[in-house]
Amino acid sequence: MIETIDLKKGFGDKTVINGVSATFKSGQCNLIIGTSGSGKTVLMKCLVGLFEPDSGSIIYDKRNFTEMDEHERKQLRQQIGMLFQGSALFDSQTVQQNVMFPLDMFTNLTYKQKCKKVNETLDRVNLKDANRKFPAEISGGMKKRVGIARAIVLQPKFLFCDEPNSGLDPQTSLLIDKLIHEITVEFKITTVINTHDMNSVMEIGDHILYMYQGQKEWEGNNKEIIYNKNQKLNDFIFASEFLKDAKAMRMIEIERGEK
Ligand SMILES: Nc1ncnc2c1ncn2[C@@H]1O[C@H](COP(=O)(O)OP(=O)(O)OP(=O)(O)O)[C@@H](O)[C@H]1O
Repeated sequence: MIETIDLKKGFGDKTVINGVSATFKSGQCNLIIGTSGSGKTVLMKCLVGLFEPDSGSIIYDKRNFTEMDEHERKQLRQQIGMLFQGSALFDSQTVQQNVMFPLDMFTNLTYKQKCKKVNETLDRVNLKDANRKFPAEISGGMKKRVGIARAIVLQPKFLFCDEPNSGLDPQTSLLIDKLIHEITVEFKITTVINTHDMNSVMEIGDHILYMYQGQKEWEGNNKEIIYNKNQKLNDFIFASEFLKDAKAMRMIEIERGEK
C-alpha cells in the first residue's frame, strides 16, 4: 500500500500538486486520470522519488519514503518496478538482456539462475522463444510485454506504469491491461497507472483518482465512475459522443447485472 498525505509540489511560483491525500492499495490497479497538465506525471514522479515534494508525506507500507535516507531508498527501489512510456527498452540488447538488466543491477545470482528467472518471467507475460530477438524485431505489444517482464522480474511489491497503452491498438491495449491486472492480483502488487485510456479505466479501474489542476477532484472505482455526479469528471470522461454512448451502454449492462 502507498499513501500520500497532503502532498504538494511546485516549480517556481507554480503549484502543480496541491495537497493530494490518497491511498493506493495492494492487489489493485490504481489509475490516475486527468487532462494534460493536471499533474499526473509529477505526482507519479514524486511517488517514485524522481521529484522531491515540497511538503507532505509518501508512505510505503508504513515506511515514510519522504524521510528515508539514500540507502533506505535504494533498498525500497528494489521493490519497485517501472513500465515506462514506449517501453524504454535498450535497443542494442536482446529481449533476454533487457529483462535480465534489473537482476544484473540488484542481485548476485549466477548467470544460470538469472536465465531461469528471465525465462519464468517471459513465460508469465506469454513471451516464449523471444529471448534472442532485438526490440526492433518485435511488435509494439511484444515490446510492452518485455517492458512488463523487466518491471516484474524482481517480483516488486509496487509497480508504476506510465501510459502503458500508448502507441498500441485497442485490442493489444486490452491484452496488456489484462496482463497488468492479472499480475497485480496474482502477486498482490500495489500498481499505479497513469493513463488517458478510457477503456483501461472501465476494464481495470479498481481504484481511480481523477486529478484536476493539481488536486484530487474525485476518486472511486470503475462502477462508481459511471454514476458519478462530479461535473468536472463527467466533462472530462464523457467529452466525446462515443464515450457518452459507451456510458449509456455500460449503464444498461450494469442494470442488467451483466458486469
Ligand atoms: N520539471 C518541470 N519543471 C517545471 N514545470 C514542470 C516540470 N514538470 C512538469 N511541470 C509542469 O507541471 C504541470 C503538470 O505536468 P504533468 O506532466 O504532471 O501533467 P500530466 O497530467 O502528466 O499531463 P500529460 O497527460 O500531458 O502527460 C504542467 O504545467 C507542467 O508544465
